Amino acid sequence: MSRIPVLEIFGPTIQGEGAVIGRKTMFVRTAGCDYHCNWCDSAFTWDGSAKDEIKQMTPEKIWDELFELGGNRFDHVTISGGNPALITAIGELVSLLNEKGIQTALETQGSKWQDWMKNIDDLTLSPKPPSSGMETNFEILDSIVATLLEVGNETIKVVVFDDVDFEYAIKIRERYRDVPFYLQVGNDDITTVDNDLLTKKLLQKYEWLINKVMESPQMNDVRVLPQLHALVWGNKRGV
Ligand SMILES: C[S@@+](CC[C@H](N)C(=O)[O-])C[C@H]1O[C@@H](n2cnc3c(N)ncnc32)[C@H](O)[C@@H]1O
Ligand SMILES: Nc1nc2[nH]cc(C(=O)O)c2c(=O)[nH]1
Ligand code: SF4
Ligand SMILES: [Mg+2]
Repeated sequence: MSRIPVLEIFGPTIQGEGAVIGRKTMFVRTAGCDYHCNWCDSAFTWDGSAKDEIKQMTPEKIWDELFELGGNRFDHVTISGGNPALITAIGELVSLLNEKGIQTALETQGSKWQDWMKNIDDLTLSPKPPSSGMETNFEILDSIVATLLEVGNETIKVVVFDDVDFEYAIKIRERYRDVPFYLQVGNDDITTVDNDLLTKKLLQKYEWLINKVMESPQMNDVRVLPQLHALVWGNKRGV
């Protein structure tokens, strides 16, 4: 049986980001990433700090754990990471969830293709702006976007920390005109436990990003969002 490296299974909670923000969902977070973004809020998935917590799980075992946590109180599972698109065996998990009548979402940066991505209901592609320190491979991203446009399950979400990131977001918006587009506030304090201070800073950054969008003729048919879970629970893991 195929195994999937899993770091966290949690929920029910709300999807805090992007197109299905606010939707009740469970999370499965896989280990490993082909990127190492400067500001990654889930760096424990790839920096070795949580390597002892990684469990090699079969899709059935993941389902058992989801059911144990969520019982009949969920009908949607979000697969995030790390980069779940590194893992071929996720395809079997997606099929199993579909059989159980559960809807699925995927969070990925769009650097790798897997055929099972066609079977995801809500697929977020989140190409990384310059502040991340990563370089977008546009050949790969173009091909993923084109394939998923035929399926109709994708949205694009760009995290913005500064003016240079905003220019990158405009470039992405113009390159992929037909894909619903989301801008997300960057959290530049991913370690603080002072939630009041964090909320204040994130809302200020949100207002800054809103103003950038309001002033930009290239950013009309777009949505601007904060990370809702960060406003509610701060930097806490597993929510
Ligand atoms: C942790 S990543 C995992 C999935 C995949 N590797 C990706 O980046 O899309 C999930 C989402 O969180 C976003 N994210 C990560 N760190 C962030 C931060 N400090 N502030 C805002 N969003 C962040 C990513 O851009 C991505 O959209
Ligand atoms: N509530 C909640 N919403 C999220 N949306 C994307 C997340 C992620 O880490 O991929 C995330 C997360 O970790 N928690
Ligand atoms: S691609 Fe996603 S998981 Fe990987 S380092 Fe960047 S934000 Fe973190
Ligand atoms: Mg997160």
